[in-house]
Amino acid sequence: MKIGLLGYGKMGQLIERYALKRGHDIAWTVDANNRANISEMDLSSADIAIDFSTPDAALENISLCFENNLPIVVGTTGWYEHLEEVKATCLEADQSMLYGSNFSIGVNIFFHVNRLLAQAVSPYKQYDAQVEEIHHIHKLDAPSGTAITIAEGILDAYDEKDRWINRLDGTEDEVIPAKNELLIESLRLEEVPGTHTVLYSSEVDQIEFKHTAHSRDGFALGAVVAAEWLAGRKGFYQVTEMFDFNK
Ligand SMILES: NC(=O)C1=CN([C@@H]2O[C@H](COP(=O)(O)OP(=O)(O)OC[C@H]3O[C@@H](n4cnc5c(N)ncnc54)[C@H](OP(=O)(O)O)[C@@H]3O)[C@@H](O)[C@H]2O)C=CC1
Ligand SMILES: O=C(O)C1=N[C@H](C(=O)O)C[C@H](O)C1
Repeated sequence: MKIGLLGYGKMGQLIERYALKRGHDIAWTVDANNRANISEMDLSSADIAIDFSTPDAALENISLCFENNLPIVVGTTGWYEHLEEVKATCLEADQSMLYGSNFSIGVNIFFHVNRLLAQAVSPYKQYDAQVEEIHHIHKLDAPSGTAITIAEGILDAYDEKDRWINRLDGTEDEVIPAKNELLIESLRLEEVPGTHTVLYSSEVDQIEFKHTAHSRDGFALGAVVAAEWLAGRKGFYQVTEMFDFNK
């Protein structure tokens, strides 16, 4: 396939490496420097686009791909409040899009087991649930998209909780979750690629369920596999739909 890269930072450049390794070509790359000239570029030289840019840029890039009949895989996080409108536009315009907060196999297994664990623990009200995420200091969004997906899996198992709230370490605001809220604690530390932990704490013990990314390679390989999966499909998909254990 010929792949267009929207966002050519840490992830875009690693995705290029994995795409070439798997026999694909890179048709073009877009970053903040050449974004202004995008209308002069021949986007149709790509079969598919992969977006790892910024939350604002991702929304523009998605629209651009829909206008140009270009299927798009979106790994960028931080834009999910617009998810329903993006999905509606995609389906109305008969376009193809796959998005995911995390493309690594390990985290997708984690998402699956997280839901099972939450169902097992939720009847036992002595356990207080919490999500923690740690990422590098360059990250623009908090909480991480992955932490939001994890929180959604937990909230589905708790009748009495209906939303998450975020506490970003180092900020002044005191955030104390109400009974209907699930706390996501965010920490920004050096160059950490991404660590997510679910904690269930009682007076007598604590259950910890944790995923640690050692590098960004799993995300990058997963994004290329997602592009291969989306090619030839029409419609709006989440990365979770690629995995058999979710069927
Ligand atoms: N779903 C997943 O598995 C993963 C998701 N992510 C998400 O991917 C996103 C990118 O992460 P990362 O690569 O680490 O970030 P970087 O900051 O390293 O890269 C972002 C890139 O986007 C470019 N950019 C900025 N504005 C635009 C624009 N208008 N159009 C196109 N490109 C633009 C930047 O250009 P310039 O450098 O010139 O400013 C840069 O090349 C984040 O939202 C992150 O949360 C990250 C890892 C895994
Ligand atoms: O910004 C990052 O680096 C990452 N972002 C994604 C997220 O917000 O969950 C995925 C991964 O954890 C790395």
